[in-house]
Amino acid sequence: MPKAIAIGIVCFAGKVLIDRRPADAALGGLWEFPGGKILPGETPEACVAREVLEEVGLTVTVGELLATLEHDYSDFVVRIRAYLCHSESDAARAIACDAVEWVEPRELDGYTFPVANAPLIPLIQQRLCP
Ligand SMILES: Nc1nc2c([nH]c(=O)n2[C@H]2C[C@H](O)[C@@H](COP(=O)(O)OP(=O)(O)OP(=O)(O)O)O2)c(=O)[nH]1
Ligand SMILES: [Mg+2]
Repeated sequence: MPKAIAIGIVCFAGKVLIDRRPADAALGGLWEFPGGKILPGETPEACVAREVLEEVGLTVTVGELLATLEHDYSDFVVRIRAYLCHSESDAARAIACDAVEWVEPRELDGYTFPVANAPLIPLIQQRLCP
């Protein structure tokens, strides 16, 4: 059974929010989109809203599903649902991560993400700056 994960592609003023995973966590030090494990009985959309609030302190509107990614990390498999989200503020804080940054979609190429995210980056770029 894959681990069911939901993440938010949080947009504000044409930029996208990324955060850096804690150094001591799995995939530590890599950049990611805020999100995490879907709890029993939780919808993916509710998971995204909860995780974004817990990890970076932003209340967001969860929009459309942009992509579903599956990846085998060899010790476990993830199925990641990535939702476009809208924020009314850029006041993100590094609560459950090491750092947060707002970046232009084209700048995402300069950050190292978990390998599962590879197909997602061009989709975000096409979608947010066609
Ligand atoms: N949040 C997030 N997780 C990602 C991304 N890419 C990727 O491969 N993952 C993987 C890493 C983890 O195995 C899993 C998400 O788990 P997580 O560590 O964020 O889970 P969580 O927030 O529920 O935290 P915890 O309960 O494990 O402390 O998905 C991404 O862009 N964002
Ligand atoms: Mg997380």
